[in-house]
Amino acid sequence: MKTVGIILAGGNSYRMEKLTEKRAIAAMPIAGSYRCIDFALSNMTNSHITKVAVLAQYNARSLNEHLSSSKWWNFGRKQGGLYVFNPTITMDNSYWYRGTADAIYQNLDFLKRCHEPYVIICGGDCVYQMDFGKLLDYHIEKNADITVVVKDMPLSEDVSRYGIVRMDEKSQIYDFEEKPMVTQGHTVSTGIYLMRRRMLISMLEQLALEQLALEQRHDLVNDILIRYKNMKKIYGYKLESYWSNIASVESYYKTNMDFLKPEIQEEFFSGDNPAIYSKVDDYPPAKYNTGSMVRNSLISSGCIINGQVENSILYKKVFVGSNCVIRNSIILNDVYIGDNTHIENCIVESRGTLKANSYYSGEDGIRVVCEKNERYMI
Ligand SMILES: Nc1ncnc2c1ncn2[C@@H]1O[C@H](COP(=O)(O)OP(=O)(O)O[C@H]2O[C@H](CO)[C@@H](O)[C@H](O)[C@H]2O)[C@@H](O)[C@H]1O
Repeated sequence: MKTVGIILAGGNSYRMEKLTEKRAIAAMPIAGSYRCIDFALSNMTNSHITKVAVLAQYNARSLNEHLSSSKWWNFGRKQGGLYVFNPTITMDNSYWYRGTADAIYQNLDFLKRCHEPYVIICGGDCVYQMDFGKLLDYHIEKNADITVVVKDMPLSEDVSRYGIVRMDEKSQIYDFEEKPMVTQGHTVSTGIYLMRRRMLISMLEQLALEQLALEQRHDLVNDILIRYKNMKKIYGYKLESYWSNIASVESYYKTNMDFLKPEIQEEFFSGDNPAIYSKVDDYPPAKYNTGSMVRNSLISSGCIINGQVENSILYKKVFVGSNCVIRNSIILNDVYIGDNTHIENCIVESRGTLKANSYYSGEDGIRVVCEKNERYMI
C-alpha cells in the first residue's frame, strides 16, 4: 500500500446549534442511512487505502460507537486497520488536541510506524465521493510536495468559511487565504491534502520545536500550508463532482435535502460508482400503513408511517401518527410523532416524542426541534 489515511474528526462548530450537543459533526446522520464520516471512510477503502486513523475529540462518544468495528468499511485486515485516536494524557503531554496539526503530532508515533510513503489527510465532516488513487497519480505526475483538493464553488455561495486558493495555469497554488473576510476567488480548499509521510513528520516536528519557544502553532492550514506555500510546491487538484462540508444547521439541512434530487442520487448510488459503506443496524423494513402518503422522501428501515410525508428524510425507527403532515423536514432516528402533528422546515433531533396535535415550523429558516423522550431521561 502506498498511502495511509488520516481523518480529522475532532472539531465542532457553534453554527450546528443543538445538533452537536449529542454528537460530533463526523457522526451526523446523512442521506437517510449514513453518518458523515462514512463518506471519507468509504473513499479510503474504495481507493484501497487499508490503514486509516480517525482523530476524534469533541463529543466523540457516538462517533466511537459508530466506529467500534472496522469491518463495515473493510479495514479489518492484518496489514492495515481502522485506528481511532482520542487525546490521552501522557507523561509528556497534558493537552487536548489544540488544533489539527497538534492532533496529528500527538499521534506521530502512529505515522512513524507506518511504511506507506504517502499520507492523505481529510476531514470527517464532508460529503463526497473521490478516488484517492487518481489524486496520488496527479501528485506524482506534478512532482508536488503537497497536493490540495480544491473545488470551484458557485459565485452565489458565501465562501468566507473556507480556505481560498489561487492557482497558476499549471495548477500550482501561489496564494492560500484561510477564511478571508473578503475575497474575489471562488476556488476553495476542500481540506483534503496529500503529501509524503516523512515530509509531514518533519514539518510537524519543526512546529513542535517552535512550540517549545512558546509560539502557539497548532493548525495544519495556517502553520503548515500557508506557512510553506512559497517554500514547497503545492498543487491544486480540482474535484468536479459533488462536495459538501457540514458546518452549520443550514449546510446540514441542504446536504441532506440534496439527496432527494435525482441527479445527486444518481451521482452517488447508481452506475459503476463504488458503494458508500456504513454500520448496519438490523431493523425491519419501513411500513406504510393504509392512509399514509409519501412523496419524494427517503424513509429508513424501522419506520412506521400513517400520515403524509413530503420532501423529507426520515431516519431509522421514526413513527408518524395518523393525519400528520411532514414537509421539507429531516427527522433523526427514533422519534415518535403523535397524531395530527404538522412539521415543516424542521430538523427534529433524535430520540424525541412530539405530542399529538402539535405544530412545528421553521418560519425564516430551519428550526431545530429537540423534544426529550421520557424513555431516555434517566
Ligand atoms: N483539535 C482537533 N482535533 C481533531 N480534529 C480536529 C480538531 N479541530 C478540527 N478538527 C477537524 O479537522 C477538520 C478541519 O477543521 P477546522 O476547524 O480546522 O477547519 P474548517 O473545517 O473550518 O476548515 C477546513 O476545511 C475547509 C473545507 O471544509 C477548508 O476550506 C479550510 O481551509 C480548512 O481549514 C474538521 O473535520 C474538524 O472536525
